[in-house]
Amino acid sequence: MNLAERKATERAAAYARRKTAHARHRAAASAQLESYLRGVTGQVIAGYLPIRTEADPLPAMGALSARNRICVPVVEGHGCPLTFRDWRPGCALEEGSFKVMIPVGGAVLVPNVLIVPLVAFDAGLYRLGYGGGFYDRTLERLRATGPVRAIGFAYGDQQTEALPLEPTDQRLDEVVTENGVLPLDP
Ligand SMILES: Nc1nc2c(c(=O)[nH]1)N(C=O)[C@@H](CNc1ccc(C(=O)N[C@@H](CCC(=O)O)C(=O)O)cc1)CN2
Ligand SMILES: Nc1ncnc2c1ncn2[C@@H]1O[C@H](COP(=O)(O)OP(=O)(O)OP(=O)(O)O)[C@@H](O)[C@H]1O
Repeated sequence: MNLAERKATERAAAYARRKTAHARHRAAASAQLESYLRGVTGQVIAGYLPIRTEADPLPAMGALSARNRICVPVVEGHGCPLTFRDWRPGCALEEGSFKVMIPVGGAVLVPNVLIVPLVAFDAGLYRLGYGGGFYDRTLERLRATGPVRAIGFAYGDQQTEALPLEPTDQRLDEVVTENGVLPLDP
């Protein structure tokens, strides 16, 4: 199996585990993220508007919006990094690429903290998404300009053995699940 096929195999298996976990642990995962980020102030934080069975960051985004700017990703095109639009609880939304909702006419922001959706992650804090390479390109670009904290958000069952890696895969700084945070506190 070549690398793309191995990634596709991992993606399919983790996607099925995510679906089961989402039905059981959705509220616990959302609460864990909210509590972990309580106390963060003055940052530009990228969340996301969840699709399918992604862990739901909306409770955390709502709480953080009192003391931070919050934004969500917009697909500009194939092979392009994501951009991010200003988001507030209850703001008007429209459908963007891949059926993901995006804010109507929100200002473009550059986040320094990102809550990153994923399909699979490993103990080395590498991730697999839907296969567009969007977050890889985005983190590469943001990290070239300054410090960025990329927080994967997932269910514990989305963890897998070491993922097949490519030079373009960007590592996460942390992963939050319903069970806690990786890497474990020293
Ligand atoms: N909630 C959320 N928003 C997000 C992302 C995300 O992963 N989750 N993105 C992160 O990049 C961007 C959207 N990217 C996406 C890329 C692919 C597919 C998708 O459904 N892919 C199909 C294959 C589609 C095709 O080949 O045409 C699939 O997985 O079946 C969805 C979103 C921006 N917003
Ligand atoms: N910075 C980059 N420059 C060029 N190609 C890239 C870059 N990042 C990723 N790619 C390519 O994009 C394709 C998809 O990458 P990958 O399978 O890692 O996506 P993913 O992590 O699942 O998706 P996403 O980041 O959108 O959630 C691969 O062919 C990869 O080589």
